[in-house]
Amino acid sequence: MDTWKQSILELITETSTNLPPDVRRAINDAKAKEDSGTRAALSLSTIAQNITMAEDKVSPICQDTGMPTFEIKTPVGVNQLVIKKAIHEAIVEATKTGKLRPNSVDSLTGANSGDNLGPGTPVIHFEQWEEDEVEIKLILKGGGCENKNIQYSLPCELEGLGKAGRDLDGIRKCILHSVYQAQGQGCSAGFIGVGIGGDRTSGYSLAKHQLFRRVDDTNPISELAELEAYIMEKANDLGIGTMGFGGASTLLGCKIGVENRLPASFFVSVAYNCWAFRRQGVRLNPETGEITRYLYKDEPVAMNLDAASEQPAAERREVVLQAPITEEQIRSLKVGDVVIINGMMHTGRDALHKYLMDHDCPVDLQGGVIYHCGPVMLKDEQGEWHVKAAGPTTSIREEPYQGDIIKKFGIRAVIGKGGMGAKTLKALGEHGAVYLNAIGGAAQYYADCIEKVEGVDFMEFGIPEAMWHLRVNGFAAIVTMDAHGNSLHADVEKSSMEKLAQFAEPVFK
Ligand SMILES: O=C(O)C[C@H](O)C(=O)O
Ligand code: SF4
Repeated sequence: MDTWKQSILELITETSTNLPPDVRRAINDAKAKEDSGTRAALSLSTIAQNITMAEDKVSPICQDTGMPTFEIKTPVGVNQLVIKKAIHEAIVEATKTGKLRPNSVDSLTGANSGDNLGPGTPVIHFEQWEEDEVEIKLILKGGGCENKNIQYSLPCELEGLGKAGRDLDGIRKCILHSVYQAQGQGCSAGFIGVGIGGDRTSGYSLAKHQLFRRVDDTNPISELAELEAYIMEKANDLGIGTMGFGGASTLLGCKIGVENRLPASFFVSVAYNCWAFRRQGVRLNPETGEITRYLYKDEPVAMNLDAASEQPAAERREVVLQAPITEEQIRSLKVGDVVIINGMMHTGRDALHKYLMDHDCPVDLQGGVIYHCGPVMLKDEQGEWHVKAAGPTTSIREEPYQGDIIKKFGIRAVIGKGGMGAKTLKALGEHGAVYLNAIGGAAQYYADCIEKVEGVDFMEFGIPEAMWHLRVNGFAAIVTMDAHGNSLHADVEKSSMEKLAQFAEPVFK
């Protein structure tokens, strides 16, 4: 294999499967802050376990391997076309071997290109520089946290915080609000990159670019260093916590950059990255394409797998359910219960939910379990499918459909992450169903519970959107919306809004 391709394939594999030390340290610190036995501590234990499993198996940390985005610097005279071709070839290879999920979808037809290539995919930015080596940085940022990016145009009025003006204090309010509005849906605890200024496009680029800074660096601009420290402290007071379950750690990093703006515009752009903060970089020999060193790999950091925090709290119930599940079993569940599922579950996300609204389902879903999940799958030589990564996707996208689908097909449990809204909550009560929150990003942890792929329908929707029929054993999730009208998500949203409102007074004059 061509050395350029080989090196880039190694970079992609490393990025997708092995979190860098600075990110690991931030997650370990978050875990140390949570009280043992809480939902947050339990989730962080699962996350830590998942990170370790991904590294050991050289498999994706999260099934959503994101939009591959490369930032490349080359000495004058280096042929950028050679690098671009090698990137394309390496992307195809990484997809074939299950290090990347096929993630490039035609926006008009919905067709998945199958190899992660297509108009606009991958994203590659080239720049020239004075140094002798080539530098390639890569970020794999998934769709769920990308959906939580937000751009503010100052001055504006912010829920809970009031007026945000064109000054440092207005910026402060926007950033706090951005963390609030993400709730747990971008797989908190997260990292944010903030861009102050620019135009709508360059502001977002600047924000995303901040994510290439090391988690533990210090901003060279003193006002921004101060603002970063302030945000880190106060955002964690919002109490949103890991996966939005409540807790002490909501934000793991905040990096702010600034650029000039037009007199008429004042944008604050925020790029939200989940805990599965997959970014890596390499330096390469410009003649041979060989990697000379890694950029985010100092001292290796082992995840804290301390099992103490996994002890269930005395008041927490653990309930084992065998699918198909009865209405009586479901109605006995309450928010906070841990449910262990055995038997069949069926994946379904955006394309399937839309389809099922006015079509029949190829399998019987009475008493069944729907899993909002777009897995990474590989077929072996015998034609059998194997799950390579299978964590939950953000459920709120199915809100327009879910209640109707539950009733139409007799579904008893919906598994996903980030919670759902009032319409689904009402349907859970009326029909007798629950919403179970799995730990977002824990794709190896859940893949391990899947004993067999029993079949698949709707392959025409592409691998992530197809309906996979999975036999599971010991699949653990937390009841966060029950059949009695309770929603942990609604509670956390309400309490975090009350906390946000405490930061309305000016801080930076
Ligand atoms: O597409 C996915 O598998 C998950 C997505 O990144 C999400 O967070 O919802
Ligand atoms: S599922 Fe969560 S961890 Fe994975 S890409 Fe989406 S937001 Fe990130």
